[in-house]
Amino acid sequence: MPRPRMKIGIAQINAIVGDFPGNAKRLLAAYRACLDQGAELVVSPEMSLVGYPPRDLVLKSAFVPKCLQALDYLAGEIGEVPLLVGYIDFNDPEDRGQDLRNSAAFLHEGAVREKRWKTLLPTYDVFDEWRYFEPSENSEPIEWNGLRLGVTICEDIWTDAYLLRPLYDREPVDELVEKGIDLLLNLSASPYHCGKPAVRRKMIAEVCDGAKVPLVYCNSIGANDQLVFDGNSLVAMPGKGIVFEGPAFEEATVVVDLENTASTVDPPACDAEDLWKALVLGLRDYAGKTGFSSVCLGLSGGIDSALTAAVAAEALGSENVHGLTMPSPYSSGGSVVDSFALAANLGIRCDEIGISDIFCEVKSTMAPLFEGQASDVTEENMQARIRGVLLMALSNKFGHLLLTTGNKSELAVGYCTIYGDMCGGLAVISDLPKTKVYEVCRWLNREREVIPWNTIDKPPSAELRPDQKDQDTLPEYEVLDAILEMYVEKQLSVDDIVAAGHDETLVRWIQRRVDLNEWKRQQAAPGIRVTSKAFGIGRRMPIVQRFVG
Ligand SMILES: Nc1ncnc2c1ncn2[C@@H]1O[C@H](COP(=O)(O)OP(=O)(O)OC[C@H]2O[C@@H]([n+]3cccc(C(=O)O)c3)[C@H](O)[C@@H]2O)[C@@H](O)[C@H]1O
Ligand SMILES: Nc1ncnc2c1ncn2[C@@H]1O[C@H](COP(=O)(O)OP(=O)(O)OP(=O)(O)O)[C@@H](O)[C@H]1O
Ligand SMILES: NC(=O)CC[C@H](N)C(=O)O
Repeated sequence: MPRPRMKIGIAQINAIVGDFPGNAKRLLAAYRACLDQGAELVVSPEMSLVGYPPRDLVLKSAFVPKCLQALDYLAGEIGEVPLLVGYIDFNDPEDRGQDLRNSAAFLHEGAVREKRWKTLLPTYDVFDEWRYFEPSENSEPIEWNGLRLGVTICEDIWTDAYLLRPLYDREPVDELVEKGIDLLLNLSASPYHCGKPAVRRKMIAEVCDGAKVPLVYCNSIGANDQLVFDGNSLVAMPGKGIVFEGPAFEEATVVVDLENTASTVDPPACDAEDLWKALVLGLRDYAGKTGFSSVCLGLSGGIDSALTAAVAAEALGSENVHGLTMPSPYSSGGSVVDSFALAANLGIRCDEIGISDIFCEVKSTMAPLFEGQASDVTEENMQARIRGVLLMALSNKFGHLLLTTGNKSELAVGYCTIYGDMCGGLAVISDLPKTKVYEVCRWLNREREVIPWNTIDKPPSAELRPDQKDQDTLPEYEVLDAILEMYVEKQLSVDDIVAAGHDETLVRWIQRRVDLNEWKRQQAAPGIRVTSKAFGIGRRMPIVQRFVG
């Protein structure tokens, strides 16, 4: 088989779900930038014209017709250098099954020349493609310019070893290789989680070696709802491994000369910098794509609100972040001092509004009803809810998006107040375990103090009653996070976790708290997914259930 000697353009674009005219413009700009760099063929991500994942929008009667209209427009703009674009098409009405196909179109000289469908439809974790699409029945190479191109869409190249999913009975790559191809192309929308870029590199190098042809993998970038796409597009050559890696967490148009490539070095498995960039992109795109230019949040002097504020300042600019520090009778002096120190480090606005008077007022208003009752969690939650009222007032008055600051560890066990500190539109670090919160903050402080060291060093506390510490109620975060990783991310049973060396009483307590607090999480603001199993769309648990295992 002759080796393709060509320059391939990779259009790593940030599409917005359902914005057909905007996505067509983004594609054209990237296509032209690739032409300027000498590309002879340009590849874009899965559903690059649609934005991924469009979910039930695809069921609206006007959705796919509008997509096809945009595809025709785009085709009209394409010249002698072809563009591979991801879109959604109708299934043949004669065919049984779903009405739609997850598709790739080969646009060339003003027209849609070829169409291909996705074969392997991921339906697990955050993916739900069987709900909408009919899989391709066969994989045919596209012939162009004396070459046979094997066009695949995301999951089509994923092999069993890398996925927790049912085995598929067909492997499109094997089928294409059997039919004879010179080049394997993959249009992808592969969301980020900690460690995923390294997994993709390994798998793509293996698939390329197996297929014995170059593999060009173009991934999406940008965040849509809870998912962050990291880009990191790849090119692999048989026997050489990965020879090119696109930028992470930013749009890019790059041209790779398949004749002139060198192997690249593997990045670390999961580092704090990746997590930071994912959170920044997640917040920037959520705000930008929903029309917010500014955010507000409560600053407690603690580490969670500090990291959330730092992410916001990086994503939207310091001038667009407004913090409120709201001491109650139980707040430490440090809560105010550390909040102002953080605000100074980040260059964000911070105002102090004490809540002691309102708290007294609420308590005395309820006193006739609460007579004879001891003070308990009710009064703790009142403070969190008063803060929620004030923060939502700030949000309403100035049009800020209110950020909630809870981390994954506390959301897992329900250590947070519904309609209180859970108030808000986006939960920035809700998929970041507390131990990772510390890791990212230490990384942020590697050159200068961004997060006040006092915030990092003091014992975590909700400060809702005298001398309260998180560890009065919760185990040490190292232990809690280790157990949560096994229970939530790996979905192991209590017995398995105990067998791994953890205390049975503690494991049972955590399991019960996680299960009981499903109701709280289903009312929580959407979060930004950065682990392999986040609460939200990829973990659909019943609230009412009695399974213990
Ligand atoms: N299955 C279910 N479906 C629907 N509602 C359900 C429910 N189970 C309880 N509920 C309701 O939930 C209420 C209890 O929930 P909620 O009011 O949130 O309160 P709760 O979970 O009892 O207490 C919150 C805890 O979080 C701590 N906290 C608060 C704020 C911040 C932090 C921090 O460190 O960041 C920690 C606080 O110290 C306290 O220990 C009950 O009164 C009941 O009405
Ligand atoms: N004194 C306060 N002033 C302003 N906001 C507060 C205050 N106390 C709590 N909050 C808000 O409520 C959130 C929950 O805070 P809390 O201190 O109860 O728990 P935490 O999980 O330790 O968070 P943090 O590490 O940010 O303190 C904070 O992140 C902050 O947004
Ligand atoms: N869009 C897709 O097909 C994504 C599935 C793929 N396994 C991934 O996570 O990258």
